[in-house]
Amino acid sequence: MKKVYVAGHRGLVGSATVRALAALESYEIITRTHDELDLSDRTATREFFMSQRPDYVIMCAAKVGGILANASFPVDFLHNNLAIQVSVFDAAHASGVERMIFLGSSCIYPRDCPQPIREDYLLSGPLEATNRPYALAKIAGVESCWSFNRQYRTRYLALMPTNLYGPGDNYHPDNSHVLPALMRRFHQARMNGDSSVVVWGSGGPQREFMYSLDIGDAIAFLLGLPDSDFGALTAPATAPLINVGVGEDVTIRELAELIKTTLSYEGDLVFDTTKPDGTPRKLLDVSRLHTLGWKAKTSLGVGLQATYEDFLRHHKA
Ligand SMILES: NC(=O)C1=CN([C@@H]2O[C@H](COP(=O)(O)OP(=O)(O)OC[C@H]3O[C@@H](n4cnc5c(N)ncnc54)[C@H](OP(=O)(O)O)[C@@H]3O)[C@@H](O)[C@H]2O)C=CC1
Ligand SMILES: C[C@H]1O[C@H](OP(=O)(O)OP(=O)(O)OC[C@H]2O[C@@H](n3cnc4c(=O)[nH]c(N)nc43)[C@H](O)[C@@H]2O)[C@@H](O)[C@@H](O)C1=O
Repeated sequence: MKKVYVAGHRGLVGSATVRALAALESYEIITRTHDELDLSDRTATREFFMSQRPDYVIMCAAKVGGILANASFPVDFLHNNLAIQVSVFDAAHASGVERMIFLGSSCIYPRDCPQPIREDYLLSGPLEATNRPYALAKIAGVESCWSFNRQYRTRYLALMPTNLYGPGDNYHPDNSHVLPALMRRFHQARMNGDSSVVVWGSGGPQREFMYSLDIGDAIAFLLGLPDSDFGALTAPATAPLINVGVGEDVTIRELAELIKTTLSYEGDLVFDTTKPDGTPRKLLDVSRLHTLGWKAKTSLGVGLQATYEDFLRHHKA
């Protein structure tokens, strides 16, 4: 039985990954909370890896946030992520980890990429300003996977997921991503009987949303690939990069309308154009993943309903 360390197991992606792997009953899963192990502490991280000797690592621990958090705390998004990554890559290599899956993000691609975005568009143009520090840290993570694979023949794979949402998301009013932020705002407006809800930006940007349990499933699928397939994805000759998305997107206005309907809210939308729009569009080309045999299962409508039910269980008004 392979021993898998899921870093960041209490987060949106980490919790979905543990759920997907546990259901398979073929892995021994190990976890540590942030309090138990600060992954930016290089010595402590190395000691943990050397004592636990995981076979596989899923790297879901990161400093994560929405457009405003990224713009407000650029040092945290750059330095925390770089520090965590250096520790984990160093410790994984030192302890002989067989396979690692590193989580990047679709924001690593140039701001004005052709759509849908293929893996080989990486570094083909300038980045979006609101999340450049975070994107650069994540690009360094991709480069770390590739460099270790070239220099040490490791098998480190970098996943580039689209925007994610689901049970246990961060619902902070300012620092979260758009979907949980709007879910909370529409919920509060309905509870308070407010006549309108503020949506940041113009409503025009397009985003692709994937349900977190689907990304957990995709990670379990990729981790379970036979050696020959996982080895091909991480072969030193090419960047070990794979997009994970659903293949279709919506405008922020359409998303807001969908949340409004899901929550049975009857007021108006008001667009606050003093807030940034960010990247105009970032639809991922997921043909590589489809060719391997994996597709997302959950529609946005179904995922929104399930997420709202989870929100109601955990956030009593
Ligand atoms: N959410 C999204 O829309 C997307 C996410 N991703 C990527 O997926 C990955 C997971 O994101 P997501 O699950 O949403 O993020 P979350 O913020 O939900 O989870 C991140 C987890 O990492 C932990 N963590 C952060 N810093 C440290 C540290 N120094 N030491 C130990 N643990 C730490 C956090 O613990 P604590 O809270 O206690 O600090 C938290 O449990 C990230 O790499 C992110 O970039 C990619 C695309 C989209
Ligand atoms: C996952 C991804 O997440 C971030 O990028 P982003 O996709 O731009 O993320 P976002 O979810 O915060 O915003 C999406 C769109 O939605 C609009 N919007 C409307 N109303 C609210 C609102 O209330 N909150 C937020 N956050 N956005 C809102 C907002 O103005 C923007 O046009 C990255 O920094 C990067 O780190 C990253 O990888």
